[in-house]
Amino acid sequence: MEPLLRWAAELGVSDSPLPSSPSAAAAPSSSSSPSSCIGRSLVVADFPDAGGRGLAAARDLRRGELVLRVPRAALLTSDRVMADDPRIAACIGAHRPHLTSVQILIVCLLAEVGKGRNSIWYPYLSQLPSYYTILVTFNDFEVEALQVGDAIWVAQKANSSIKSDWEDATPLMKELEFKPKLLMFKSWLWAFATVSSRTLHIAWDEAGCLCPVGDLFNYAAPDDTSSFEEEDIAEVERLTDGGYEDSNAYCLYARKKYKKGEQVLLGYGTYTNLELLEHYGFLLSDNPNEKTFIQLDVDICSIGTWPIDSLFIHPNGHPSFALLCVLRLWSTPTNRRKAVSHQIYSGSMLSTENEMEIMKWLISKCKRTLKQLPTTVEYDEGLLIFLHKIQNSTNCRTDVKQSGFEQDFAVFLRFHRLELDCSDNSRLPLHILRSLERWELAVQWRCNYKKTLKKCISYSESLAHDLLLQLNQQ
Ligand SMILES: C[S@@+](CC[C@H](N)C(=O)[O-])C[C@H]1O[C@@H](n2cnc3c(N)ncnc32)[C@H](O)[C@@H]1O
Repeated sequence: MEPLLRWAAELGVSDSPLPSSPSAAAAPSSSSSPSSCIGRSLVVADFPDAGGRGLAAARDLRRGELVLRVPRAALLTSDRVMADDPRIAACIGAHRPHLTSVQILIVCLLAEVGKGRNSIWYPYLSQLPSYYTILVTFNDFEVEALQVGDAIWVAQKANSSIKSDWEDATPLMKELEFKPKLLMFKSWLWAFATVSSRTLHIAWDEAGCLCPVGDLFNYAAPDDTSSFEEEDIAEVERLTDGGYEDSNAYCLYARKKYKKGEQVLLGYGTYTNLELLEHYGFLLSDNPNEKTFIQLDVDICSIGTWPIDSLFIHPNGHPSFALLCVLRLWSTPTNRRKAVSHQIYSGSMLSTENEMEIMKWLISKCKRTLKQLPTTVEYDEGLLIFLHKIQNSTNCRTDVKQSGFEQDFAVFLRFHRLELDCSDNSRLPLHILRSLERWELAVQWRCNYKKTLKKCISYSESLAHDLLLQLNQQ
């Protein structure tokens, strides 16, 4: 990590609260030579339960404070790679009409990787993760483990789209005389995952930019601003996490107060867990932006003007406003729909009977959906404990035997063409450990999905009960 931080300091990356020049960028204890670009506001630290490697506050930070400035010279963008290398620019220029900006950035990234130590980005590239867990890296077994049709479809669609992107870009990469290893789909997948999970937005390139050091911030779901204290709001200079500014630099800000040592987090956006998994390779057990979708018949979806992605269940089990409205309208006789539409659109309940019917429908829909899935929440929770344990196990065979998940594990090993006995008393091979990590993510996702449906059942049952009491009192 030190070579990266030194290299970045030389390029003017700085966490100094004061305006900086490349020569001023140094750790607090260092002499005049810039040994690190951070140390004043941020330090690199490990957060095993919240993203692994990340950035911690080096001192107490105020909300809205500038915590990192990355000048344009340090950003890895397609235009920068092409400006530095006319041969790459010429080849890409000829293929540009057939390629997306993301494909071009991937080719530029792989071209730099191919230069090895001769790449000016070498200190940055050598610190990038060697593997990722985004959805397109999931094999068939791991995709199946998602269990829910919609999620499986998202994974399969992402996979076929990345394959065709790679095929389309291969003639260009051959023209650039990439080494055979860099021409492989595996390399494309790695570069795609790097771009997907690490780029920051810039106005002049849809693919975004790779931002050395700035891409060490881990993610927290954007907060509800109402939770901030009033004096905080008064002293706010910035409400955003950051962006590319007129000063020709990417500037990143603290979006809340941080105590020294606390992890400083960015809000990448409001993502559901499936989207987080697709683009970033992780999910949050407590994601306020989670949306749980249930299969709705066409006659329900097509009623009214609500977009299909607004028809979901919140993490607390409550149906979304639009889903509730749609169900109220759908359960009203066709000849009465027009008459009640103003009530529907304002979000009012139509009648106790109508609301009861909706709750009963939700209960039965969620119960049927849960029944159709191959495993229960309780089973998944047990499997998660097992998967966690087995990844850290030094005695696999015994741990598998005692777990009650021998069968699941046998199917998993068979998929990988491994014998159960091969996992004797040593640790499992690396590719198996990585597959277990992705399997665990898939089980986590489906388990959260089922938990939300169960919450929806409880919520609807309790509401139906209250409505019945109301009816009886009338
Ligand atoms: C921009 S990078 C952040 C730095 C990264 N941890 C590293 O070591 O380079 C984004 C990646 O960090 C991980 N990550 C970020 N926030 C996370 C979180 N809250 N929980 C788990 N993983 C997270 C994911 O792997 C994600 O794709």
